[in-house]
Amino acid sequence: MTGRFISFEGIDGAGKSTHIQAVADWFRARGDDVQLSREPGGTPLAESLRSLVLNEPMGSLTELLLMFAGRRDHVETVIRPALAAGRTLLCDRFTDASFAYQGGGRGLPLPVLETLADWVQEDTEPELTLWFDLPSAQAAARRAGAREADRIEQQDLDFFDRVRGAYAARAAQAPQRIVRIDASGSVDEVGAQVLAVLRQRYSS
Ligand SMILES: Nc1ncnc2c1ncn2[C@@H]1O[C@H](COP(=O)(O)OP(=O)(O)O)[C@@H](O)[C@H]1O
Ligand SMILES: Cc1cn([C@H]2C[C@H](O)[C@@H](COP(=O)(O)OP(=O)(O)O)O2)c(=O)[nH]c1=O
Repeated sequence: MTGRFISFEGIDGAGKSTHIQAVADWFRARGDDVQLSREPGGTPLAESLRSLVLNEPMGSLTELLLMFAGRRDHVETVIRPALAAGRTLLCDRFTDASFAYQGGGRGLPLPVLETLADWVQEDTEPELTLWFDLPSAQAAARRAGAREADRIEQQDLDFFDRVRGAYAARAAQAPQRIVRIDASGSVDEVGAQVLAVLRQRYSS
């Protein structure tokens, strides 16, 4: 039995967390056994690494390695068992975020990222990635009204422009898997786009 692995991506404040619950409800209504997870995090070890990486000063390569260390534990102990049990696993961020933030934002070399991704994920890959795309200034305005900025969210608009550009490049390389959602409209407008993608992919 093989489940479904779906990831949610976008710059901070784009609206991923707002829409993930509605996606869970949609799959539950179809009878799926839905499990939610997130990165960085998703296991006790990876949640410990998350709190370090979001709060402690560190270099870019250290940040990258901690993201992938947590991901390895998450893939082995949560994602693969969930898929083997036939569940629908919805994950708030996965490897595309490393390409976007550590590759695009921090400027780390893509071949290093490719090698780490191959090692850490092996054949575990989302079948669908919903990419919530939004101009950096609009995302910053949404974040400012919502929460205290963590270490990564404190980066400037240029950083988030690079992150956004790297997501666009990933989407161009994997157009079947990564679907762009225009996240600039109202919550209802964005939600309607998300449901349209789900219906198109999964309604028989
Ligand atoms: N379409 C939208 N229009 C206006 N505000 C939004 C929209 N979507 C989300 N928000 C608000 O923006 C903030 C960031 O949304 P969130 O879902 O936490 O983003 P992310 O998980 O992508 O960082 C929250 O306060 C949320 O209520
Ligand atoms: C998974 C991942 C996340 N990140 C960053 C993106 C976010 O700024 C941060 C935390 O992600 P997230 O959980 O989406 O933040 P929040 O709970 O505040 O919405 O980690 C990376 O830089 N690389 C990665 O590989």
